Amino acid sequence: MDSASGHSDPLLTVERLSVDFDTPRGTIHALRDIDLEVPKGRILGLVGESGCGKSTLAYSLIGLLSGNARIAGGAIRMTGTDLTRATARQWRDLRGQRISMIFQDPMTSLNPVGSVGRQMTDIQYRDRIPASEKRRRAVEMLEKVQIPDPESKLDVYPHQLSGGMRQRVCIAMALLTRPELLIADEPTTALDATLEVQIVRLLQDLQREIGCSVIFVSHHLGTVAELCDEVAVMYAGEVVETGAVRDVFRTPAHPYTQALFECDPARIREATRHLPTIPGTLPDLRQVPEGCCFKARCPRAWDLCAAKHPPLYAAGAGHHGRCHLLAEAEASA
Ligand SMILES: Nc1ncnc2c1ncn2[C@@H]1O[C@H](COP(=O)(O)OP(=O)(O)OP(=O)(O)O)[C@@H](O)[C@H]1O
Repeated sequence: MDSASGHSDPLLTVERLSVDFDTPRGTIHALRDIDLEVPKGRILGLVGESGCGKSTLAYSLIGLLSGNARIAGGAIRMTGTDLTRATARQWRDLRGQRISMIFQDPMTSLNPVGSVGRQMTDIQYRDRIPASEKRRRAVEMLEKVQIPDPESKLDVYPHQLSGGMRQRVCIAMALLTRPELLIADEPTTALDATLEVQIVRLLQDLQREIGCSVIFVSHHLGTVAELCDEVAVMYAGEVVETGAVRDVFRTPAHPYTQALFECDPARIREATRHLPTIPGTLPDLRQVPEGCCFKARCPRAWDLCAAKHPPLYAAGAGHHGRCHLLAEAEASA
């Protein structure tokens, strides 16, 4: 397999994963032959335009794909187990215990009619410890996510909290079971810029403390540059570039990544809420084009790009790009 991160000891390895969605208007090939390594104890950013498959990949890794989704091929390996073959029962054991997720909208994971304390103790149902100890752990975790007066917050309901506080509760719940992998799917999109910075810092601190791996899905290049160690750039259901954040941001290898950065007015540092648009549109994923899927929008495309689908070529140590230009560069080096 093409190494996606260059790390020898990944927590989770995605091998040639393909996911289809069956719809009345045809089959959408949303993910095609995804190869990715999630390094142990590090933060991997997943970036790309809306519709490129970030959420589909994230949901595949926690077994929460929608009913019309089908894993069309490949494997997701985590310590010897292929998660694509996990039974509903195995998923129940994995979820919340080894793999947790925080969503864009905190209300996706919070029960509106349950108090914060109730939800935070319920999530510890596997632990054979007294209820008082579960409450103590909940308070400790609320303290960690910097919720003021945590003891009193156990009795409140989600609607009594602000958006930022709700997301902190979700982070606290997701980390309460000390998972090995935390998937954060655009967790700051619904928050204003100041809160976004606070939440990102918090995630960074907690990740260091707990030592879990994190997959951080984001539209926001600046946040990824600040928070993540590694990055995978997705386009039209494929991973088109992977590597250490410093390498990919300094010397993007794929014309799509270059275009993303070029039309980002913030150019890494300043806060932007959404990726600016690149001329053209994503291809129709019901009829995936031959050759390179970015060719119609690529200023550097030539004949080969229409004829041959590019594999992931090395662009440097632990840095890969799915572009024929890299093979040309290699050949002339
Ligand atoms: N349940 C579904 N049924 C049919 N098609 C779907 C479904 N979920 C996603 N898709 C399609 O799969 C493709 C990938 O979507 P996905 O939501 O994973 O992209 P994304 O990069 O996460 O986008 P965003 O940033 O807007 O969340 C898109 O073409 C989308 O329309």
